[in-house]
Amino acid sequence: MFLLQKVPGVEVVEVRTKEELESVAGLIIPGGESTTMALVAERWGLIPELQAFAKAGKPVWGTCAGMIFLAEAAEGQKKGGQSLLGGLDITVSRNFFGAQINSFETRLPAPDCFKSFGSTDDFRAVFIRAPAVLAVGPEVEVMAEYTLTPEEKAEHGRDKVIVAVRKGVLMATAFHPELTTDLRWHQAFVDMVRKHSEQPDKAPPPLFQNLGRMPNRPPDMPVYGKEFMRAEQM
Ligand SMILES: NC(=O)CC[C@H](N)C(=O)O
Repeated sequence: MFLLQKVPGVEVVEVRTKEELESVAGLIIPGGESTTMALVAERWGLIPELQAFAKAGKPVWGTCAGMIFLAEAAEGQKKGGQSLLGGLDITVSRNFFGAQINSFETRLPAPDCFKSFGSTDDFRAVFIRAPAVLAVGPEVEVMAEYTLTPEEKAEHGRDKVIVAVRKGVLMATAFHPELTTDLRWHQAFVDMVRKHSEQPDKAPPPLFQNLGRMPNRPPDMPVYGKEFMRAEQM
């Protein structure tokens, strides 16, 4: 969000009410804690409004807890379950990578659509008590996958999990692109907003037109120290 705020032509609004939701052409549901987010959205009567938002063809990007919120099904929910917005035909495991202490970062291959942004370099993926996608429905585009370490393979009995997906107006990432200065994920979302906008005057322009190409990007801040990096994957 803070990166988007700096982009000319992109107006960033914090959405807490129905009126604020109606005023935007696209919505980012950030990370945090999906159970709490669901409770707050329920208390404010926003669940049906949020569901209607995506149904109306307005793009939504969920990161981490936001990804869980958009999923049709979630494993590892708290007792009593939690409301999900749903809409995205995926099954997620809520804390697939473990507790907060198991947070980590790594580099992952860029999805094909990044080619048009001038760089297919790997991207830096920061996972904070992150979920993973265990299964996707037909027509869900897999944008990024993570190869498990030998220990994780032994624990989960699988080689890979999906960590970024897109279908129609919905995109979800298990990691946090807002913590790096790699704007390609933001670009992918802004492109979706432009493509699907019913309010063309509010659709933001392409980022790279305003910010220059990837080589000019500002340096990244460290998020996790070496002890948190998946050494075999860096
Ligand atoms: N960084 C995050 O958003 C963590 C999400 C957390 N796993 C949850 O259940 O909500």
